[in-house]
Amino acid sequence: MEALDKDLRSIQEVRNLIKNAKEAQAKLAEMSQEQIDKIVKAIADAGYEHREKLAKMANEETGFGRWQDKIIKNAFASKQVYESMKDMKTVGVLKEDKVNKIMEVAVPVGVVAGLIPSTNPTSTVIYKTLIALKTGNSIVFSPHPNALKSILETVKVINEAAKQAGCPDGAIAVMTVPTIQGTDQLMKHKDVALILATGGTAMVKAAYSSGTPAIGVGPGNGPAFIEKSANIPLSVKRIMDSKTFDNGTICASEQSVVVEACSKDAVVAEFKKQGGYFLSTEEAAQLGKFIMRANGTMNPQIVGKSVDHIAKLANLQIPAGTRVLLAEETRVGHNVPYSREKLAPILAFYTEDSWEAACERCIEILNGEGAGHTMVIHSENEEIVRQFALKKPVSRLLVNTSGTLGGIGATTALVPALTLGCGAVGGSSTSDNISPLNLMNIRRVAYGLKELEDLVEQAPQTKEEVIDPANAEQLINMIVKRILAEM
Ligand SMILES: CC(=O)SCCNC(=O)CCNC(=O)[C@H](O)C(C)(C)COP(=O)(O)OP(=O)(O)OC[C@H]1O[C@@H](n2cnc3c(N)ncnc32)[C@H](O)[C@@H]1OP(=O)(O)O
Repeated sequence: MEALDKDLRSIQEVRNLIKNAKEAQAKLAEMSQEQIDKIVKAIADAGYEHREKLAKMANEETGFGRWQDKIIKNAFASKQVYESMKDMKTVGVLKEDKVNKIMEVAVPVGVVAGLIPSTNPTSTVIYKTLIALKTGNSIVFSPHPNALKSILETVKVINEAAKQAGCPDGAIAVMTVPTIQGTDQLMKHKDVALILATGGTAMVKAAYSSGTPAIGVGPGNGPAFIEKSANIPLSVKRIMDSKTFDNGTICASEQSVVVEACSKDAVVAEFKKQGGYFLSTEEAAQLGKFIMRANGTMNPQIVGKSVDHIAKLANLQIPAGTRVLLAEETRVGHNVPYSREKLAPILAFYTEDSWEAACERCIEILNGEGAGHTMVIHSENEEIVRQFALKKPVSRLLVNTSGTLGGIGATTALVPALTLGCGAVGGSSTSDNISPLNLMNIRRVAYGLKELEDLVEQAPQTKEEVIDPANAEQLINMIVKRILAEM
């Protein structure tokens, strides 16, 4: 009875939020680029100003990650995302081609539904608000229930700043009673134009099957291949930094390491030197039981947890100073937990005979889980990088950088984003790092350049000109006739 009451309240709340968001969006659609940019800047500034408080709240509430890294994520989601879009034209006429007589006009999509994960709650709210508002859309958030408080606080902080900068009431809204039924209502509502879904696989699937256009992010599971020409100490450092950043909660983070047999010893030694601990077969089996839940999904008990916490959970004795746990693996599959996505400082370690075999292994891992997402290669051999780029089922092939920070565009020139499209192979409508450009439609105003007669003129004019291409004599006669006519 209580649950039913909660569902009803949630559904009622969502309907009101959407109604207000729709009205607010109509006002946003009337605003100039300057007015919109002023609101967007205020949101970015507020997110940046409150980055530490929000990072601590998210960490405390969810138990995921490290607040120190969440500060960096909030700074990235506000400052770096803002910088990437601040000069972007997103209102009114975008382009005018006087020669071809075509003009492009920005059209906001309308009300956006934003699903927020528990792994990156505050940063994802700041980021999604920025990209939605920049294109004159309003946004209604469905928070992951386990990160509700920090999501509500983030919305409050940015909403206040946005309103002071002229943002209409209701343009940035959040469900305070998140239930599955309420979220379902949000996703299926006729006045919601688009869903931006980041979160667990089930939620993303629900978004895709709602009937509303959706941009979702499938699971990551990116391998990192250390090719033999790579700078091994630097490659290992980048992987360690990436895998320990916020205790591995970002979906572009590395999930396995692949090496060639000839460089295995050097790579293993370097991992050990930098705080990697290789689990024995028994230890790996012991920890393996905690990686997935009985239903085959990632176990929140290990997600975003420190190595010490995970070792205690699995009753493992590990050396002090350990930063990442590694398990040697030779198999890939749904029932092989180390070959799956583990948003925690745990890595699978594969050894292959050649770079070609490593290439095939990476494809196998990605086809098992994470197709369309991201992978990393460390190599100084341009030719091998090119071969990798041609073959891998990923939307981002990162080279000589960290998966986590490279994938989101913090250490690469990719578009700064916390929602990473996985392309058709990953069930997503786009392979982009999602930016304002994915949240607006373009109305093309096209002037007529030709009349029907102009089209007819291009067709063969006389009967004798319709020739059989195989008939060389006929072709030569026709060309001679034309030349004589022109003399
Ligand atoms: C760029 C990036 O890095 S984005 C990274 C985003 N990726 C992820 O978040 C990884 C995928 N996430 C997950 O696998 C999981 O969320 C975990 C493992 C992190 C956490 O697991 P859990 O705490 O059990 O949360 P889970 O997502 O499964 O949801 C718990 C419950 O909340 C519900 N829920 C989740 N989101 C919402 C929502 N927006 N509204 C309403 N209910 C929700 C779920 O349906 C589930 O309900 P149930 O218990 O009745 O089945």
